[in-house]
Amino acid sequence: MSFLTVDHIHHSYFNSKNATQVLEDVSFQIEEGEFISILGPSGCGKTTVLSILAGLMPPTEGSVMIDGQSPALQLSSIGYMLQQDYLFPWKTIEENILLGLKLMKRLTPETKIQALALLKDIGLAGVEQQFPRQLSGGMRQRAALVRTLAFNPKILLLDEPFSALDFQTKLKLEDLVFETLRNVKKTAVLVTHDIGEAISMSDRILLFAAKPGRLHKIFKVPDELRFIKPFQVRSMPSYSVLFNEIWKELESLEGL
Ligand SMILES: Nc1ncnc2c1ncn2[C@@H]1O[C@H](COP(=O)(O)OP(=O)(O)OP(=O)(O)O)[C@@H](O)[C@H]1O
Repeated sequence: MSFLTVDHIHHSYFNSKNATQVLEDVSFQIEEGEFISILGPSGCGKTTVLSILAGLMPPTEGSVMIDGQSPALQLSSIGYMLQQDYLFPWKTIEENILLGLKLMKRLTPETKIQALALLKDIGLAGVEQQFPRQLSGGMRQRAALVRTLAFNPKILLLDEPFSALDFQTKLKLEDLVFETLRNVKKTAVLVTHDIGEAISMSDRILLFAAKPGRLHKIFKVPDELRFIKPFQVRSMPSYSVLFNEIWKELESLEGL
């Protein structure tokens, strides 16, 4: 059995008058330690899939199992990171990154040392006593990542975490996040609009189509791209080949 199984899920949003079907018969599996990206046109249901994986809402039909359990029963084992960092402005970076541990009653001298070591590994040593407003956008996103990883989630769900950053910061952060997740051997699912980001960070890419949202095609990233830093991946010949393949597929879906 796979680490994560999405089994024939359908999803509709309901209001008082009607139902809108957003996902139709989506199934896929993810193995432990895999990095998966979800790409697709706007409105194809990427964020909806991630919210269902996070256990924030059940699918209308079908089921999701993570490590043998429904996500709703293990919310504290699932890390969720969004475009906005959601750090509390009135708390220091140290207080922010320890908050999750505190709320889950898992703050011990040992987990505190681990969280502060992670902050150092991600290049943020020295900012512990600063407030979020004193940090750049890229630094805040790094702090948000540390806060998410600090409680050692089984899986990390990333919803366009780099899209609000300038291009250079984004490239640097892709490298850092890639290295950090590889070191801690974390399973991750990334939602992105950026084909380059998906190829350079992932083991596999799930391409979704819209109206209704469905899984259109799965691309396997060639092995020679999987174990080098995302920035380096972008200059490899097989990167361009896969980029063009995905681009053409997206064009056909969006009718551009
Ligand atoms: N809470 C909601 N109630 C009703 N409709 C919703 C709700 N959330 C999303 N939708 C609709 O569901 C569809 C899929 O939305 P979703 O945000 O999952 O797509 P997405 O692929 O992540 O989009 P984008 O790339 O633009 O962020 C869209 O048509 C959206 O308008």
